[in-house]
Amino acid sequence: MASISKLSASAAFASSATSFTRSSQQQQNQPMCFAYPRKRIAIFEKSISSSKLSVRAGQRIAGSLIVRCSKVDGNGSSVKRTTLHDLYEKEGQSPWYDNLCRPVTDLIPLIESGIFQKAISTSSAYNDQFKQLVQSGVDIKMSYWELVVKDIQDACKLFESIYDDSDGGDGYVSVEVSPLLADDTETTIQAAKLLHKKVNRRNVYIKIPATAPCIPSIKEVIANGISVNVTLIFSLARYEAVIDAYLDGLEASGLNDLSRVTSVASFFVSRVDSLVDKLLEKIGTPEALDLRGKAANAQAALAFQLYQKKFSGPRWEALVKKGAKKQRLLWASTSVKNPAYPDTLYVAPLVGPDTVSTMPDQALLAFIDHGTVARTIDANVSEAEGIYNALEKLGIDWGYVGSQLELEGVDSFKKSFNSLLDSMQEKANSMKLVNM
Ligand SMILES: O=C[C@H](O)COP(=O)(O)O
Repeated sequence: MASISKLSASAAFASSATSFTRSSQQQQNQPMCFAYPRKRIAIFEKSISSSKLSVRAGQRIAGSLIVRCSKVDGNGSSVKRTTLHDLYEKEGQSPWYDNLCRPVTDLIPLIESGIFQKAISTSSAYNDQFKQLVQSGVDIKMSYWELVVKDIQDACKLFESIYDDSDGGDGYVSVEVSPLLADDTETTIQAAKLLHKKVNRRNVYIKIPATAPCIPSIKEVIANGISVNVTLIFSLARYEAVIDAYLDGLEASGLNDLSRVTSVASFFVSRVDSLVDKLLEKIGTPEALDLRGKAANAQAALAFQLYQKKFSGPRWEALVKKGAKKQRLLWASTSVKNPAYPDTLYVAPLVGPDTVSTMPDQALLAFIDHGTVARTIDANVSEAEGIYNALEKLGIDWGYVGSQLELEGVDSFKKSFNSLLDSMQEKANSMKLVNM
């Protein structure tokens, strides 16, 4: 059996998601979001290596922060509101900012004001801790974990009041098990447990990919009372399996109070269009070309229908009696990849209650600037069904789309992770030379 330290060293970190709330009795809170995605690992890598490392396509390590900002100041006067406030207050959707940094306190302006400010530190934030670790003989993988766990714990602390104010509804920080374990059910379970134990915070989400081998892991981890952010969901079929794993896990948990075991299901959006558009261009008929840019949101709208169906009825009601909370749908991959499309394409049409919208800088700025807030996710379900079916009729195989995107997603996670470890090794080597 792998030792705990070996296992945790090999189970890579991934990301962190948090949600916040300011706890002032005089102020009402509103969420606004942060996440901890693709750029995060690049920032991490840049800081570690202090050489010029660019963000590589597909590089990401996700997670998120949700921030509640005040609606009124202490005197009751209005402070500047953004569309993000409306999103949360009027439509019940939590916006998350898809980025994270060290020190996490750089995020405070965003939390406090709800206004996006460029305040992310990218310089040498990790150097001191990393140097200490290297000098005390800690190996690279374990050093990585130490750095990551510190970020997660710091962010958890920052977001703790949101977690408390929302009665455990928001204020989470996510950290992902190693992407290298995506095809290993049992090791993923062990890694998730170890990670949960190491972070040791109430408001941490352990991220687990929705690969077929990890579906049983999700059930088992939930059954152990650990909250999970299920990531890399690209298809309706897999999404249903994810919901079932959550329900199975809750039922198997043996807990009398299920209210502290929560989950989000991270459903990826824009990447679906990136792939389906290519397939449609190959088909090339006017009908096919006309469907470009429509697949992702159509599938997402149907995912929301599935969510509503699965979280209702006798099975769900029995769990509700024990305090169970719905596994919220989280829209991931919301930045527009095709510049010809509107820059809020994967945010504005996906607004709905009890959901989360993660937004990286581009989507966040666009949505604050000119986003519109209205319940759109189920405004036209029959149109979404029509698009989904029309695509299938044209030869788009939704099974292929889901599995191909999953393959690419897991692969890019692995590459990012290995690349980061290489950078850390280089940095460690240079430090040792300097120290000799
Ligand atoms: O959480 C995941 C990210 O939102 C993925 O975004 P991306 O498809 O733009 O890399």
